Amino acid sequence: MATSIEDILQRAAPVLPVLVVNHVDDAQPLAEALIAGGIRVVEVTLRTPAALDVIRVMKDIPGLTVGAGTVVKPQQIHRVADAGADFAVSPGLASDIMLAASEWSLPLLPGIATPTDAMHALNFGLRCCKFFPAEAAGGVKMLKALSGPFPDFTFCPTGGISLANAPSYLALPQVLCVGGSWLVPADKLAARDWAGITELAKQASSLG
Ligand SMILES: O=C(O)C(=O)C[C@H](O)[C@H](O)COP(=O)(O)O
Repeated sequence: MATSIEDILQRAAPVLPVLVVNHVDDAQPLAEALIAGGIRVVEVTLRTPAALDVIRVMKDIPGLTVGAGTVVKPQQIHRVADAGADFAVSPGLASDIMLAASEWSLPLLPGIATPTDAMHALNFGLRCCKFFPAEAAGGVKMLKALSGPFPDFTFCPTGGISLANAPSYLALPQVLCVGGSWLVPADKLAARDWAGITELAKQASSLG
């Protein structure tokens, strides 16, 4: 799916769930539980051996846009593109990953946390980034400060975001959506508590 990362984040709004899935058998029911709660875009982190298979299952679910998260090496770009990911998310900003994503025409959401990072992103023509780790890197105050020198940047703040603090980020015009793992807690996923996950997704979706 060749579309811009801005379009993908706008589709995700208000919340992009960050998923850590250990069992490929959970991919379909988890996606369905999230869709029932109003979620349209997910980020499957490459933190588990099952992640690429989870992406392969989820990308065939109608109405769901699937990203690959925790991309930390350039070689992972072709693996996630091969698995059918619609976009890739990286916790930081690395030239080799940005080049690989551009070679594979894969929309990329790189993480930035400082003005220097924003300048590197600009050099690559990128103006839409993850703000990571949002809370630890200065939260809403830092995002507002970054928007002074970089007024046309847009963000998906991620890292320490919860139902409680999400509204303060979503109120900023430069925030397209927020990301977070709180919608799919490890204990609810382990218990295959699909109804509980739908409930958390509904609460998150209603932030928009
Ligand atoms: O794995 C990645 O690609 C990351 O960059 C980090 C994740 O987005 C955050 O770890 C999610 O943060 P929490 O919502 O606080 O759990």
